[in-house]
Amino acid sequence: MTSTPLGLTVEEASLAYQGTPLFENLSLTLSPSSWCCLLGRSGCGKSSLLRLIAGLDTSKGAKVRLSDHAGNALPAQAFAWMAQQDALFPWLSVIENLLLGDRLQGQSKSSARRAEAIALLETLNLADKAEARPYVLSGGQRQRVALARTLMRPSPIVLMDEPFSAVDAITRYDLHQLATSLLSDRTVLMVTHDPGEALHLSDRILVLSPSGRLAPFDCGGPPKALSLSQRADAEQELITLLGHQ
Ligand SMILES: Nc1ncnc2c1ncn2[C@@H]1O[C@H](COP(=O)(O)OP(=O)(O)OP(=O)(O)O)[C@@H](O)[C@H]1O
Repeated sequence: MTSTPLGLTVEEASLAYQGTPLFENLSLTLSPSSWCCLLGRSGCGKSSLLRLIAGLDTSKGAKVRLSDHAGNALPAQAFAWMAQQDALFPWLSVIENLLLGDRLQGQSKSSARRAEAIALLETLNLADKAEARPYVLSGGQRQRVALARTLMRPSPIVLMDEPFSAVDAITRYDLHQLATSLLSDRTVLMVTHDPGEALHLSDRILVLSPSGRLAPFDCGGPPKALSLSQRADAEQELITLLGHQ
């Protein structure tokens, strides 16, 4: 269940901790159903920017203006969130974790939503784990459940903070394939440390510098459309760029 694709415009994003600015007046625009990765050196403020957009930072030094591609204000329900830690509730089964968002929003139990959750678990090869508690799952399986829970939200905009960094390389590759197909109608803004991952998944890459500047990384077209050799060159360029920041 998804709603109409929406773009995202972020304007005047500013954040200060204890009076010291982390970034000021940043802006970015994402077109509907596109995937943008945000890269930058450790500590430059990537997660903070994502949390600000998600409405998770309401501190005194936090300011941002958000709208969709048509200039309309975006309600909180427009955003879904997925992070590095799966944050599954250990006392709930997998399927209960998937349906928790409905319960928290006061929706009564629905067999249609349960069927939707089961179908999603089947797609993610987890149908036999529906009644299991998260602790019996592997890290990769838990991250797939976290992806399923994100997908259960009909939110058109998905904010992801290093969602695949805690799993091994093969599981990460599988998650990339699944996420690419299952999120194809969503607008995704994803923080990653991994230039290769960013080039593999993105329509666009943005780089946040330690001085708080946000700039597009230009590799001559959508990164995910590059050939393997072009991608290898672009990856080297990105690593060099990040290394000099
Ligand atoms: N709630 C907070 N209060 C005070 N300082 C904070 C808070 N959250 C983050 N910071 C500081 O803001 C800076 C940016 O943190 P942030 O987590 O956004 O960086 P990042 O680019 O995502 O880093 P990494 O790549 O290592 O995850 C860091 O110096 C961090 O210590």
